[in-house]
Amino acid sequence: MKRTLFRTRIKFCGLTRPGDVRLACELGVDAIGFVFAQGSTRRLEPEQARAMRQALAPLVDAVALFSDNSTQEVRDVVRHVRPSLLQFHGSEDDAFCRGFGVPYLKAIPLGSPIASGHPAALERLYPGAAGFLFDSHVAGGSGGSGKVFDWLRIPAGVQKPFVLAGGLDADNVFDAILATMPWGVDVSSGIETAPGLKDGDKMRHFVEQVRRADCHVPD
Ligand SMILES: O=C(O)c1ccccc1N[C@@H]1O[C@H](COP(=O)(O)O)[C@@H](O)[C@H]1O
Repeated sequence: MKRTLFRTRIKFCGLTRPGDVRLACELGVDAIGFVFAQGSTRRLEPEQARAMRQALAPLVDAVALFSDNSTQEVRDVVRHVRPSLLQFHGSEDDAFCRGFGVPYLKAIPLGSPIASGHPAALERLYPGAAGFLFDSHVAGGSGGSGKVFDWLRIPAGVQKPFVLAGGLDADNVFDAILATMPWGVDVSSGIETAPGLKDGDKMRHFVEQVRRADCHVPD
């Protein structure tokens, strides 16, 4: 999507403590992600996430992240947590992703050479997606690795909004935004001291760097 850089949306993902949620909201983050992918060190049970959701300030979205979870697992999360957006990282197809009556983002793995798909093909595969999330995992692999991918791999001319993810932190997010002009950025490892445990200073610095990019006027 060609656009003028104006305000890059920020999503913090993989939070596991209500205090981190409250601080993220105070910092002006747009969305908080709760992870339900099996095997993730940041995984929450629906009941835990429901409690975390109550720490969300108004006008901040709750995003539920899945990776090849069962239909029943997704339904349980939708019922308990009431997310405003779903994020799918596995091999889910469009019919599955839109089967829950909640808008969704489809994560696209750009971590392997085979991932360089044509944007039109991507949009044909996921006509129901609200947008895409480009991440550094390889097809069939998991996310949240803290690895950066080559931003030049992002398919040019994607019409839907896209979120940039994969190894972002306060040191690289400024360059990442200027290089890719994403609708939003998503970070997990880059604001942590350990998986699931967010760090206040890292969160604040990350937001500062996104705001700096948004204010940047090219020469
Ligand atoms: O965070 C996880 O544990 C996770 C598990 C399975 C799929 C995705 C996961 N996280 C998402 O991966 C990207 C990149 O994260 P990072 O910043 O590189 O750590 C992001 O969308 C996370 O939410």
